[in-house]
Amino acid sequence: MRVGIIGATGYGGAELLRMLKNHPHIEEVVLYTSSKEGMNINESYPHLTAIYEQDLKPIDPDTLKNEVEAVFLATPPGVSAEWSQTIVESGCQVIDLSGDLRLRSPEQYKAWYKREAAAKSIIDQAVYGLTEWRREEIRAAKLIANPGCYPTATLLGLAPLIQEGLVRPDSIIIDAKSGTSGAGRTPSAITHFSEMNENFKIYQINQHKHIPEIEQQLNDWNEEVAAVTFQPHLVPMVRGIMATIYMTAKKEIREQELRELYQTSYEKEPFVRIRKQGSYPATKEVYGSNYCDIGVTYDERTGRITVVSVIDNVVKGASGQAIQNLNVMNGFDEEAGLTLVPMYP
Ligand SMILES: NC(=O)C1=CN([C@@H]2O[C@H](COP(=O)(O)OP(=O)(O)OC[C@H]3O[C@@H](n4cnc5c(N)ncnc54)[C@H](OP(=O)(O)O)[C@@H]3O)[C@@H](O)[C@H]2O)C=CC1
Ligand SMILES: CC(=O)N[C@@H](CCC(=O)OP(=O)(O)O)C(=O)O
Repeated sequence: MRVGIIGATGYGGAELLRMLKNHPHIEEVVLYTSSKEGMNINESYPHLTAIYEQDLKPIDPDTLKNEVEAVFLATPPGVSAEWSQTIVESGCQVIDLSGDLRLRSPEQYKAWYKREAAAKSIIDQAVYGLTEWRREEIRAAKLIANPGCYPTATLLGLAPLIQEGLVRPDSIIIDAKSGTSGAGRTPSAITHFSEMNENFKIYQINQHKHIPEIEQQLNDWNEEVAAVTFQPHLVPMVRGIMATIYMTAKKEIREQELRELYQTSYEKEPFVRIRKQGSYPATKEVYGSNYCDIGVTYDERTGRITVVSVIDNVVKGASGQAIQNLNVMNGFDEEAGLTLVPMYP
């Protein structure tokens, strides 16, 4: 299969290139750019020297449709709203890593993203690509709205409890921490070294655009769930997300039962690992891999459940999940290109 990447010079693009190199069904990767036409990818990423030697091409849907069968859009908000309709109509599969097509309501998109939404016709075609829970829809899809990094960690961590209705729906608090690569490659005053090193910041309190994305999926699973509290933090590390999720159980539950629920829910999933009693995951334990590791516990004193869910934001939170979705859409082995052992230490 030949695939294209729009936004190859960004972090999501670089991760796609790393994983597609070892993908057994990918013959060619074509790279597209909005600003660096003719530049060799090595000029942007010297670590790819001799691995990828391609020059970046301009984005032109008329030539693109003859060059590739699927396209990853690893681009900022607004880009897929502009391009995905035309590319899908030309017969290519599209996997959009941005948030443009994740929210079903254009009004919600406008309210949270502070910009115009994509056309409703294209939003309606997009399947939310949370692979473990939407596999059947993804199999038939031509257009995927790949989940955000925080929602991926949060939703995988909450799915069994919410689907079974075991927690008080108004009690969910998601305390999320991310490394700085989540903010992309362009430096900013918030993420540059002097600001972030030896620092720990909360940001976009009660305003983060992943709040409606999380609520939308939780509500699909259980309509009792309406609003959640979600607060993101920046940690002085490059990769990794930890979502620590607190909620009140509807009734007393044994910790053993909780763990069995998670183990049963994810027993067939190659990329979700449930920790044994007393073990809680750390971000380094999934570093560079497509795993989501989850730990769960119940505090009899407070009646609250705590879930700890970790991913690598650029892999399971973006490019890894995007390739997992490509695999499902094309009937490939779901693990193709993704059998990456976490890098440790
Ligand atoms: N980083 C992460 O952990 C995650 C990122 N995402 C999402 O994935 C997308 C990509 O993220 P990331 O790779 O980190 O971002 P980066 O900022 O690192 O890269 C984005 C790339 O998009 C391209 N681009 C910029 N403007 C345009 C435009 N107008 N038209 C077409 N291409 C454009 C640029 O390449 P060029 O100039 O060559 O065109 C740039 O290299 C974003 O929507 C992000 O929110 C989702 C989950 C996690
Ligand atoms: C650390 C950091 O800045 N993270 C990004 C989330 C990355 C992501 O998933 O963004 P999209 O929803 O646009 O795809 C943020 O908080 O905006």
